[in-house]
Amino acid sequence: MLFDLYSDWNEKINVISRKDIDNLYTNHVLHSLGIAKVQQFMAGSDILDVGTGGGFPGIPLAILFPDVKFHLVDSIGKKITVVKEVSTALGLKNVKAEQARAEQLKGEYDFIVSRAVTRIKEFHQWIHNKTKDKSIHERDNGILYLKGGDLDEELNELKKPYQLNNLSDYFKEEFFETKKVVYVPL
Ligand SMILES: C[S@@+](CC[C@H](N)C(=O)[O-])C[C@H]1O[C@@H](n2cnc3c(N)ncnc32)[C@H](O)[C@@H]1O
Repeated sequence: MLFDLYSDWNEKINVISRKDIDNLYTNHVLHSLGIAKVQQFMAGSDILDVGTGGGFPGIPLAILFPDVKFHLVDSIGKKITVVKEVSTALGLKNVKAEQARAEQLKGEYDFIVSRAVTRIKEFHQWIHNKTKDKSIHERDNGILYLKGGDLDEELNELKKPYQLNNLSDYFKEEFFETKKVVYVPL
C-alpha cells in the first residue's frame, strides 16, 4: 500500500530519490520508526515534523501512533501535496500537513522530529521555543533528530546537552550501521 502510493506520487513529484524507491521500507519507513525505538509517544501528545518532504519521519510514526497528533510541515508546497494525498489515501486522522517554514511556526509540541533538513545547531535555533513547558513523558520535551555518519563536528557546534541513540542496537540491516537518533532536551 505505502509502496504503491509513494511509487505513484514519486513519478509526479520527487520526494524520494528515484533510485531509492525500492528501499522505501528499510531506508525510509523503518528508519522513521527508529524514533519510536527511542521514544514512545503518549496518547494525546503533539509532535511536529519539520521539513517532512514526502512525510518522513511523520507518516510512518503517525501510522504507528494513531492517538498522537502529528503536524507535518515543509516549506515546499508540492511536497505537502504528496503528504496530504498519502495521508488521505491511508485514512490517517491524526495528521495535519501544512506548507510553512519552521522558523515561522507558532504552536507548541511535546517532541519535534526531523530527518535530513539542516545542521542540528541551526535546527535548534529554528525550533527551540516550540516545545510545551510541561512534559507528559519520562524524558523532557525536545528534539528527536535522525542523523547518520560522523556527527562529532555538528554536535560540538551545538553546545547543548544531547543524547545519542544507535539504531544499530535495534535493526540488523547494514543501512542502520551508522544511523542515530539524536535527542536534544529543550
Ligand atoms: C532532504 S529533504 C528531507 C525530507 C524528509 N525529512 C526525508 O527525510 O525524507 C529536506 C526538506 O526540508 C525542507 N526544509 C528546508 N528548510 C526548511 C524550513 N526552514 N522549514 C520547513 N521545511 C524546510 C525542504 O523543503 C525539504 O523538503
